[in-house]
Amino acid sequence: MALEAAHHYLQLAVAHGTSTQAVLLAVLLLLIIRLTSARKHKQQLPPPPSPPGKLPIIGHLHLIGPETHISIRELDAKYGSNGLMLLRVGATPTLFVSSPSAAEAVLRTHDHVFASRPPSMAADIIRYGSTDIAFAPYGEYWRQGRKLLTSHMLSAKKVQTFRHGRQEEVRLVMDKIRAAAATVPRTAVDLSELLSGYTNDVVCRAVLGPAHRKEGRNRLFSELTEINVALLGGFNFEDYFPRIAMADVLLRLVSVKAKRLNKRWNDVFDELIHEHVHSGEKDENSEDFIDLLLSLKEEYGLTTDNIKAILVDMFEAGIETSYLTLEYGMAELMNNRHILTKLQKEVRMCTNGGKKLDMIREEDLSSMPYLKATIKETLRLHPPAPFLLPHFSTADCKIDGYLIPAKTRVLVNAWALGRDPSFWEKPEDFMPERFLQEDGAVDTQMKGKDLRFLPFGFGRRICPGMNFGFATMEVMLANLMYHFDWDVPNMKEGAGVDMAESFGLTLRRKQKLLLVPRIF
Ligand code: HEM
Repeated sequence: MALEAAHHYLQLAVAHGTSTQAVLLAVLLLLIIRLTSARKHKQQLPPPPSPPGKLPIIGHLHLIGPETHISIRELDAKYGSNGLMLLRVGATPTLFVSSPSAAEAVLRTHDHVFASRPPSMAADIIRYGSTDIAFAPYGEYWRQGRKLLTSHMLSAKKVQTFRHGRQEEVRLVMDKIRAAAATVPRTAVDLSELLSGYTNDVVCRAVLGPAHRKEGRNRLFSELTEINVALLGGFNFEDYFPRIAMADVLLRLVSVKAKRLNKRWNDVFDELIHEHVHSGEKDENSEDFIDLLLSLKEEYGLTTDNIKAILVDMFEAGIETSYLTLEYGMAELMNNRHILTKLQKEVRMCTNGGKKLDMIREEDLSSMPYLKATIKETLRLHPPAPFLLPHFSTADCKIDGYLIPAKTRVLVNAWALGRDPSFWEKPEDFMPERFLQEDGAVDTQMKGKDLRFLPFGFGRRICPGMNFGFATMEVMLANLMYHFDWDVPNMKEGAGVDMAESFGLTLRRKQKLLLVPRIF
């Protein structure tokens, strides 16, 4: 009522040419009423529920166990409401999202409010002021960078142009496994090392071209990426206790580590950019990511530092995710031999008039829906980023009658969504069939439209590297199935591969995957 009266008075004042002071008074009145009513509205809405037992300084931190994805699922079952739960982790309010309807609210209905990333000092140093894509705050810079990725670097067409390189990398791994399989007595291969080396080399080749092995560059990038993940994936004190950290020596420690790491990335990027600037013209199909970024630099208004930041993303987002999925996939297949056999049968149907092929190529994969379903089932049970990347709200937002204030960190528990018994039949079982339609084709709806299956996230921040990731994983898994039979070394009756996990920014297996290959 008061608001309407103030509006009315303002209209009258303007219509009747009332004095400037009177108009100003009316505007002031309007502002005061608006502010008080906004505050009242805010006060009326409660925050999402939280568990009891919040302590001074650390908040709810003591309630979160080392396997964060599991403890959050348990806390949500007890204290959450429709998959929404607010924890205070140190000084930082963190909204945990654990149901498809809550994920829908955050990633679809109010996506524009939650599409930013929380500020992070380590990311700022390693990613040139967070001018990459993955950690860039929501805004025009991110929008342009994202367009560059989806239209040029990671488009389906560009990913296709890398297929010969991928094929070459698969062949090298197959040769190593074949050599190990030929030894007497048969010995185990370290599949973890082979698969992480493979995904590393596929990304290195895409970033810097076929000279990616020169002077051990591929190994250097593997080492640098590993340190990046450790620095950003661990518990970063300054993200949760900014005030304490500011005044503390800890901040300096993280900063020194991050700066040292940034210098190493910077030196190698300088060298590579110099080489690319001075190399001759290339045709569209043989351009690597550095060529592409240099050619689009002006169109997209990028600095050399922005280019380096985007390249860091390619290594960090592209290598570990595909490697972990391949490794978990193989481990699940070893523990579910009937699925391994079914998959081998599908892949081994591919012959040249009954004669075995020397390799499965990407063109052959279209006839392998079970292979694709196996990878999806692996991603359901073992999403490499169990909480996606952190989202961050840029305005107050109302969900389910709760108020989520601006500057809230938001973590979506994709791991829990993929195992929720209300939405999945026998959720703990490894059953690729659930991703097949009745006609046997793979269910494409599951790629992200369905908010119980979110290994790539959803909405504005959905992973732009999906095509690249699937292309990397499918051709490798097909060849592992085509050429070899597999055994677990020294396996006792009824035992299988150990699936224990360790939690960080990504979810890894604790043990290396050692398997004994037999040539088929
Ligand atoms: C199995 C493979 C992969 C999985 C499971 C995966 C998963 C994810 C997830 C969960 C996110 C965060 C989504 C969110 O914040 O809501 C993400 C973001 C991202 N991914 Fe992937 N990813 C994969 C492969 C790749 C590859 C191969 C690349 C590039 C070569 C890539 C590049 C990126 C980038 C740049 C972002 C940031 C997007 C943004 O913030 O706008 N990813 N990915």
